[in-house]
Amino acid sequence: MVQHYYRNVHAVVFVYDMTNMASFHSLPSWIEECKQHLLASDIPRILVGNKCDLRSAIQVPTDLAQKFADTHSMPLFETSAKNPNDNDHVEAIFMTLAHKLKSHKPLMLSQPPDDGILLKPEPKPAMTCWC
Ligand SMILES: Nc1nc2c(ncn2[C@@H]2O[C@H](COP(=O)(O)OP(=O)(O)OP(=O)(O)O)[C@@H](O)[C@H]2O)c(=O)[nH]1
Repeated sequence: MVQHYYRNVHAVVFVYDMTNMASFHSLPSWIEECKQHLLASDIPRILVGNKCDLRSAIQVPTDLAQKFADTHSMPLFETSAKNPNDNDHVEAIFMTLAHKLKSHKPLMLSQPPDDGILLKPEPKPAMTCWC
């Protein structure tokens, strides 16, 4: 993928199609591509199986996906972008990611300590223009 997609990346969502085993099998190459672009290995990453509403067409069993997620230290979510009543809601998945990002944010030393060390979150960066 084009180099600039990997600039200023703070989190990665790997999505596969639960009804398409080939999409699941392509995950290692996406993970490798992230490594090649020097994305820090500790940035929040999650694995999402989409189209869980198509029950009779599922090709990727949950236990297989869970093993893969465990191997790569990622939480697994199974969802349907089409049917909001199915399994994990897309909003809930992104809320989880937002929480992970918040707790991942590095802390920096703020004041010289007198009787302790005060840590505060890094100041927010200036707005970035994505155009
Ligand atoms: N049943 C179902 N269909 C979905 C879901 N998500 C996407 N689709 C359908 O899958 C088709 C492709 O969706 P796109 O958003 O174009 O995704 P894509 O990655 O470009 O294409 P695919 O690889 O074909 O899934 C569309 O017809 C969507 O309506 C889902 O969760 N459930």
